[in-house]
Amino acid sequence: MTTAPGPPAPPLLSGPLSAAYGAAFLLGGNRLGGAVTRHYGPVVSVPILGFGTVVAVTDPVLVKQVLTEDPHVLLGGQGVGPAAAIYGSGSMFVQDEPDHLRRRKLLTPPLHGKPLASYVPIFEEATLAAMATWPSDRPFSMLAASRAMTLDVITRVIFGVDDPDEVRRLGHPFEDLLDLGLTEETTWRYVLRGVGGLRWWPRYARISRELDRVVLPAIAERRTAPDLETRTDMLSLMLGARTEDGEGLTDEEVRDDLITVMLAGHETTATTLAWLFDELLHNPQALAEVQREADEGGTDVTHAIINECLRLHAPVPFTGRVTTAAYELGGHTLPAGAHIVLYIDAINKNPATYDRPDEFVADRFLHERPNNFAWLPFGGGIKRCLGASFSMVELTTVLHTMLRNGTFVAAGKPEAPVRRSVVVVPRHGTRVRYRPRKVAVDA
Ligand code: HEM
Repeated sequence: MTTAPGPPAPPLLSGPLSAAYGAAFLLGGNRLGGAVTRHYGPVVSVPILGFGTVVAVTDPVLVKQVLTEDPHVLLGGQGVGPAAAIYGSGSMFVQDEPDHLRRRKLLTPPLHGKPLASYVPIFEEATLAAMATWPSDRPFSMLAASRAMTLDVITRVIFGVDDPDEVRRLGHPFEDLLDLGLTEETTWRYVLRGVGGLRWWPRYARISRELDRVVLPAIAERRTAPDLETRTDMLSLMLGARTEDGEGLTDEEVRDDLITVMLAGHETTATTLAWLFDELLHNPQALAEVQREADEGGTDVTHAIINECLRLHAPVPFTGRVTTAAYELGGHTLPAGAHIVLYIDAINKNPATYDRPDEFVADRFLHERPNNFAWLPFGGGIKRCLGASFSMVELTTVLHTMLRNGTFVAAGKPEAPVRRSVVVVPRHGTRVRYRPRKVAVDA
């Protein structure tokens, strides 16, 4: 067994080099990461300031090994540890076992099955309400429009409210927190956490207080609502959820899970919608086929196109796991405490897996389901995105509603990706022109 290959890291220079490699990644983003993994092979070790040994993995066989490993051997919560800076250390996302799984089980039902089906009218209403505010025949940013819309959707779904003022009041502090999470300040503060980067952070403390002021009374009020048992919003379902031992979630756990779902589900879906429009408005045939499904029914083509878009433009370019002891991977021995990075962007574009890996191929997934270890926009294993089905239903419904009620044309060239903190978005936000669509009414 050997240590994994990677850029030079002599012990005497490890401090400055780890800072330089971290800065290079922040500036060079996925393009640089992709080049490094192609150069050194499927397991690459790089020291990064604030993280220690980071080992990037791109080969599907090794991805499978990592994702199906015992969660006590490879820690998922610690692997996505940086998220704690914004999600808070009480979020299920950054917990390890057994706490993570207990919380995950309670959060699963509200995001699947009947509750998910009951959210579809909300997705439609929110889309139509948003469209009514868009300028006709003037370019605007689909990313900005989608963000406002997906915030509206997730706030309505979580709290079960539809009064616009109430939706705004409840959604506002979450939006502030997300905006903060998308700044580079958050990345730097996490890197500098060892010297107090996260301890004194007035802006975070202010937003957190505001969140508590809005969310904790909403939880307390809902607990005593006479119709709690029959309500289908996510908050009510979370309050009613019980483990096999009959245990429920505390108010603080509910608060933390609400933050997790709001933040995990809002920006990622908005970004995907913007990328979808970027691809569709530059691929007339694909657009015509999705339009046909929007008008006549069916989802096969739309789902295939969303899957391909998520492959090419995964909003979250990586996720991670942390080794608890020396760990063997791909013929190399990783030290305890190593951060294994599943390099989603490089895995999704691995030329050994995909023909024309950097091209949008609309029918790539039309007759073949994506492979769980070679298509990773939602991560995988015991931490696979809990909102994957939710976002597929939301994206399909929103896209079809938009195409049924509007015509869209590109107001710019195909977009280049740019990283905003942990999310990769279209550089100019996907500029589009929109016109309300006049649908022929039967005589
Ligand atoms: C296109 C949209 C989305 C993408 C690309 C995405 C991506 C991801 C990724 C990469 C992870 C980490 C998985 C891992 O480490 O293996 C994750 C976790 C998670 N996502 Fe999503 N997500 C999306 C939408 C949503 C939505 C809509 C929700 C909720 C409504 C949601 C809730 C969650 C939760 C709760 C987790 C934590 C799961 C756990 O730790 O067990 N996500 N997501």
